[in-house]
Amino acid sequence: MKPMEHVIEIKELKKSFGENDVLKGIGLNVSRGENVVIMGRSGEGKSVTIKCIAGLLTPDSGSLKVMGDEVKELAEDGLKKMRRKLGFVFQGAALYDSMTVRENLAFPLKKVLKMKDREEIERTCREVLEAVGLNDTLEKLPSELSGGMRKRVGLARTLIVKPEIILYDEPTTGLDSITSKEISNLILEMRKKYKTTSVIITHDLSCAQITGDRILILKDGVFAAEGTYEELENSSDEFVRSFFK
Ligand SMILES: Nc1ncnc2c1ncn2[C@@H]1O[C@H](COP(=O)(O)OP(=O)(O)OP(=O)(O)O)[C@@H](O)[C@H]1O
Repeated sequence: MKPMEHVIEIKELKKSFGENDVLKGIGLNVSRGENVVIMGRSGEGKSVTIKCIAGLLTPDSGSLKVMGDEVKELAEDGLKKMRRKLGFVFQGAALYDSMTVRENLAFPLKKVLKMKDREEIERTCREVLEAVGLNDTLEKLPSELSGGMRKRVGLARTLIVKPEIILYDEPTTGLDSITSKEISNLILEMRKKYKTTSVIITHDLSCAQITGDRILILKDGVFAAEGTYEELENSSDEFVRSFFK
């Protein structure tokens, strides 16, 4: 494997909704194993960017390659294969409320990986729960868990199918600062353990600092700044610095 292989390559990507030009030609390369954080004011198009990467939105023009494949050229089958390599962690952990933690975790195993063996399913559920630091919650319903625990289960459910790329949309929103730091550290640990590449949208400075190898700031439809947390925090551009106060 080439050390600097780009698992995501975006060039001149544009996306509008009617008159609303949201992405005006963004470019981004993400290397295998890298954690890239996207920041920006509300409504700048951060979610639109990762939805394009995930193939949930179709860009109007430009190039978007995931694992070397130009997404717009993929037929239904290729798109399905690509989506299996991608995982999402959405804002509200998006668990099925009427299902226990075990059922929530078993669901993608059965549906996506077509796993049938009950013992293998049980073992895999237990392994991934242990990886996110949650033992003894298999029988619980999401409503019986704290917000931080639900986020962990949400992460476990994404990790269970072993995606190569994980897209996080505000993984720490709504958590107190200690729990938020725990989740950010967990994102780092999971990269080590599962060797994932991540794109993380966050407004949370500690999350950006802990998880981001590189941070990009989306402004007026393009990436206006890029660098490490420390570089951007000390930027000569006042707008860029204003994110880090
Ligand atoms: N499916 C859609 N149809 C029409 N407009 C959309 C759609 N999705 C997003 N938009 C518009 O695109 C713009 C960017 O939205 P997006 O959700 O990407 O912002 P964001 O940067 O993620 O904001 P936030 O930080 O508040 O989550 C907004 O003006 C939004 O109204």
